[in-house]
Amino acid sequence: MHYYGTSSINEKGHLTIGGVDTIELANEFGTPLYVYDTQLIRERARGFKETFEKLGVSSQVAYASKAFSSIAMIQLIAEEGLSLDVVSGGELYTALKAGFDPEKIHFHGNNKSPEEIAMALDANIGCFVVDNFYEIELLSRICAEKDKSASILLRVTPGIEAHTHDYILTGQEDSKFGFDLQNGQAEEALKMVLKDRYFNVLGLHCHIGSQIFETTGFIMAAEKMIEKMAAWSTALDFKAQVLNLGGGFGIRYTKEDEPLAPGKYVEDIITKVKQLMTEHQLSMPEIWIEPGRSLTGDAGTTLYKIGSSKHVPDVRNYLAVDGGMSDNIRPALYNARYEAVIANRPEDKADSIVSIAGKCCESGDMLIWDLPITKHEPGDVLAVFCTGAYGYAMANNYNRIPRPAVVFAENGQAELVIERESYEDLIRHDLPLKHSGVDVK
Ligand SMILES: Cc1ncc(COP(=O)(O)O)c(C=O)c1O
Ligand SMILES: N[C@@H](CCCC[NH3+])C(=O)O
Repeated sequence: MHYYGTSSINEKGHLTIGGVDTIELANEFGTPLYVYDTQLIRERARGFKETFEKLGVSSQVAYASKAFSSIAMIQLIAEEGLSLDVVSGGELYTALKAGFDPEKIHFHGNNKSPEEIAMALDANIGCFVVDNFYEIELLSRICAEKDKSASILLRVTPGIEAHTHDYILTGQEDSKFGFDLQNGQAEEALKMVLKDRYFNVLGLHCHIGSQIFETTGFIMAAEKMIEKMAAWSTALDFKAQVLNLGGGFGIRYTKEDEPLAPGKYVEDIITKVKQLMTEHQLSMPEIWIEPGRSLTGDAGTTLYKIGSSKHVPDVRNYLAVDGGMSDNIRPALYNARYEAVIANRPEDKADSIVSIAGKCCESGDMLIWDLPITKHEPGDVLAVFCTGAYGYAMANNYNRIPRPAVVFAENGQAELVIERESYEDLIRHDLPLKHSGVDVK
C-alpha cells in the first residue's frame, strides 16, 4: 500500500495521519470524516516556493482555494506565505473572514457578478483575472463608480489540449474560459484594457486544465503566450510584468498514476520559460502559479464506517459505507479512481475484491469499483486516500445528508476545523408555507 505524507501504522496496527490514530479520530468525530495531513500541505507549499527561489525567479504561488477552502485552511495558507486564488464571492468572503491579506488575493471566474466585483474592489484585492469582454466593461464601470483602479491579468485560451478528463480541460479553443489567443480576441481585449484609465494591466494568465502529468502542455501554452508577448511588446508597447501559468499539476490517486514531483513541474516549465524569454529578448516577468490539487489532494483522507453488503452471485460484492457522492462526487462526475484500506488493519493481506457503494439513492453512487480488501465487518473504518482536493469542496446535501466534519492532524494533535452539519442545519433556510392547514413542528 502507498502511504502519503505522514501516514503510518501505529503499535495497534491502525492507520495514523499526522501522528493521530484514525480509529480514535473516527470514534471522536464520527464518520464520514475528512482528515488533513497539514504537515504535508506545508511541505508542498514550501516546496513550490523553494523551487522558484532556487531558480532565481520572482513568483507568487497562489493556492486555488476551490480545491478546499475553510477558515482554518486559509489561515494555514497565510501562515505559509502563499497568495490565494478565489473564484466566487463565497471564496472571497471566506478568505477575508480568515484575515487573509487582500493584496495577495486573485479573483477568477467567467461570470463575476456586479456584487462580487464591488465586494472585491471594496476589499482592495490584489488582482482581477479578467475573463471576457463583458467583464472588461463591467469592471471598468464599477471602478469608475467607485473611482478605484484595479490591477488585472487577462485570461487567455492558448488552444492547447492537455491530456486529462474532458470536463477538467480548460485551455482548448472551444472553452467557456478566457480570450482566444489565436483568433485575435486576446489582442482586441488587450487593446481595450490598455486604453482604460482604471486598469493597471499586469500581464497574462492561462490555465490549461487539471490533473496533468506532463509538462508538454504547459510549455506549449507558455510558448504561445510568450510569442504574443513579444509581438505586443513591439506593436502595443505592452511589457507584461506577470505571466500566470495557472494550476493543474497532477497527483497520484492510484498506482496507475505517475505524476512528476510538484517542484519538478515548476522547474521544467520555468527553465523553458526563461529560455523563451531570452530568445524573444524579453525581460523575465514575475511567474505566478495556482496549484490546488497538488497542495491539498494527497493530504486528505476520508474515513467512513462500513455498513451493509450485498453479494451478486458470480458478478460482484457490494460493500456500502456511510457516505458517498454527497461527500465525494468525483467518482460519479469523472470516473475518478481511489485507493483505500481498512484503517483498523491496513497491513493485512487483501483476500477479496469488493466495490464500495455510497449510501445515496443513486446507482451511480459508487466510490471505488473492484477494491482488493482484507477481512472486514460492519463498523470497521474504511480510509479512502487522496480526497483532499475537490472532495469536501464539492460536497453537497443530496438526499439531505449532512456534510461531514473536517479535522486537521499534525504532530500527534487533531483539531476540528469544520463541524459536521446537523439535521437542524439542513432545514435552517427552509420556510414553511404561510397559509397551510399543516402545522410544522
Ligand atoms: C483558473 C484555475 N486555476 C487553478 C486551478 C487549480 O487547478 P489544480 O487544482 O488542478 O491545480 C483551477 C482548477 O482547475 C483553475 O480553474
Ligand atoms: N473539480 C475538478 C477539477 C476542476 C478544477 C477547476 N477548474 C476535480 O475534481 O478534479
